[in-house]
Amino acid sequence: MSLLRALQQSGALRTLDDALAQSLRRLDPATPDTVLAAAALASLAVAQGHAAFDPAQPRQVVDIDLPWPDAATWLQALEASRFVAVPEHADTESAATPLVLEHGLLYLRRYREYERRLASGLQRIAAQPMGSDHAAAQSLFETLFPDTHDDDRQARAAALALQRALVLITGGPGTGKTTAIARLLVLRIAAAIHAGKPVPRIALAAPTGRAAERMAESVQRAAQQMAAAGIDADLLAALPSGASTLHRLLGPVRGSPRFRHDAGNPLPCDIVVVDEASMVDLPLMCKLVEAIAAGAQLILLGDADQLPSVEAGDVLAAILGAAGDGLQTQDDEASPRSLRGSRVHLLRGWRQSDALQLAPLAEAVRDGDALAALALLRGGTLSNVHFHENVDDPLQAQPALLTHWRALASCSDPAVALELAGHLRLLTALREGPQGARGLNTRIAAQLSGRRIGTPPAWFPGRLLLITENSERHQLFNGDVGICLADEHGAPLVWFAGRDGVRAFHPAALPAHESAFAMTVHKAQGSEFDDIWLQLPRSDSRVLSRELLYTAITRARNTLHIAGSADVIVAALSRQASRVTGLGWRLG
Ligand SMILES: Nc1ncnc2c1ncn2[C@@H]1O[C@H](COP(=O)(O)OP(=O)(O)OP(=O)(O)O)[C@@H](O)[C@H]1O
Repeated sequence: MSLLRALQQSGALRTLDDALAQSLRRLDPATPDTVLAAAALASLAVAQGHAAFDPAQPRQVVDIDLPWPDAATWLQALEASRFVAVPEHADTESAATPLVLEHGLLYLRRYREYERRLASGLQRIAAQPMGSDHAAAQSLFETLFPDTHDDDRQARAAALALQRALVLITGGPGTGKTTAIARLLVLRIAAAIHAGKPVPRIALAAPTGRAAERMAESVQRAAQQMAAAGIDADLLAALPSGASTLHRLLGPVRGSPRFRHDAGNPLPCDIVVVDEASMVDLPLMCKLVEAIAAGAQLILLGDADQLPSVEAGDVLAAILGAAGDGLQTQDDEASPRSLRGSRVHLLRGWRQSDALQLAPLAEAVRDGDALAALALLRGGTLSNVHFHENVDDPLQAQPALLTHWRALASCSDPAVALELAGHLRLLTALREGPQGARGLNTRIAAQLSGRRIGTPPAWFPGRLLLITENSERHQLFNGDVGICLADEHGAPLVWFAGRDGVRAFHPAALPAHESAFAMTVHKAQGSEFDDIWLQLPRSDSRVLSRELLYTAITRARNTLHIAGSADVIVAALSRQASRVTGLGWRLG
């Protein structure tokens, strides 16, 4: 049987993937089957978060036994195809083929272009010289970072930001990334003022609305701490007071994947700081980097151990790969376009809360050490970490969940209700299935509203919902969580937090949304909650990985419950959410 036919029969391909193969066959009926199959797989690979398809590892995309061709023969067939450009053979580079074969990877042309443009954009920024105004800010540097002699990595990050236009600051939760940013921005502001230059225009941004809010709150908190430490109020006043989503920063153009700001119309900013960079996908990172003005600085913050972006990418991991481990001081030998030495990795946890003792578990999960993770979970010695072994129904096992949600309905103040709602979240690895977010939400909604399962979701008071698309018109964005409450006439209104207080919407006027009592870990990325109940599926799934578990448990601020079997935890920790990307070699 042909490979394409086998793929079709396996049910692995989406209609779109098959349509690409069929259109190539229509254009040239003599196209070899393996080329058609590879085209479909290149399309499917992007949907799975890869930038390209690797013919040497087809099972990364479709993990079943099929008559996979051997990689060398497959690559030869691809190289010979009129639909595949091979940039190494310069003569085919200019042809507008739908596919590009480069460095052993088969790309949809658009994604290869995103990757190429992103690499060259990052190198452009990395090569930019920075002004030398900072000597004047030396005494302020010493005030802000008194511990430089103790290998203070926050100080090292700030020093790097005075020297380099591209800066990467990584670290786990609470390692002081945002605090370091606030301080280094104050340094850059002071340096500009000392040099008689205009105060730098600074933009703070993150991939989701919630992550942007958290970033702005953290920067404000750091500013208050600096004020208390006697830092000049004028310097602190120049810090940005808010943060926006990356989409809003770049300026969406209705009905187009393009943004108002691009290489031809760059962002009017001297410094752009992006938090939660691990969530930024390849197309968005490419567009962001191209929109950074000549001479401007780009600072990326993130936790490299979290899940990569849902869309094509694993961009942060590839950039960090090119930048080095961030543990050494910078390498002066590197070429100016190199990213080497542009990263500082923060290690020390600064969060005060003694309530939740997460660090040893997070470390075991990050390292994929299932034995250690299980010993910690079963030992029950980590404070506020609870393991519910073999529990697969959170609603039965933890009645406090329903009690919490029930209480929301009687809140009369929407701001209080939203605040309370943010205290607890049920996280799932999967969307579908008995332990999936969708089914759990249906059951929770039925229990809270008293309606039978199967009836459409009712607008009952206390219903939590999650926006699943970006809507400029509503100023509601993917990931925003709202709560339904009754107005004075008993009619439902859905409330969302906004920059200037809460905002109400009629339920019928909302953009795409779903219930949000339970939420997948992917959707919760960028948010934090006081209490987390992480419900794992009863059996293993390809979606489970150490990055997923790490992201899930690090969403908790005070209490963490993990429910599932040891087998599923062991299987999850043996898997890494690796993505096929060529960005690493492009960045050298
Ligand atoms: N150098 C420091 N000295 C004292 N406290 C600090 C220092 N750096 C950070 N903190 C405190 O540690 C806490 C976490 O810091 P911060 O929010 O900057 O971390 P983060 O890495 O940005 O966290 P997250 O990953 O959750 O965004 C804050 O309460 C902050 O005030």
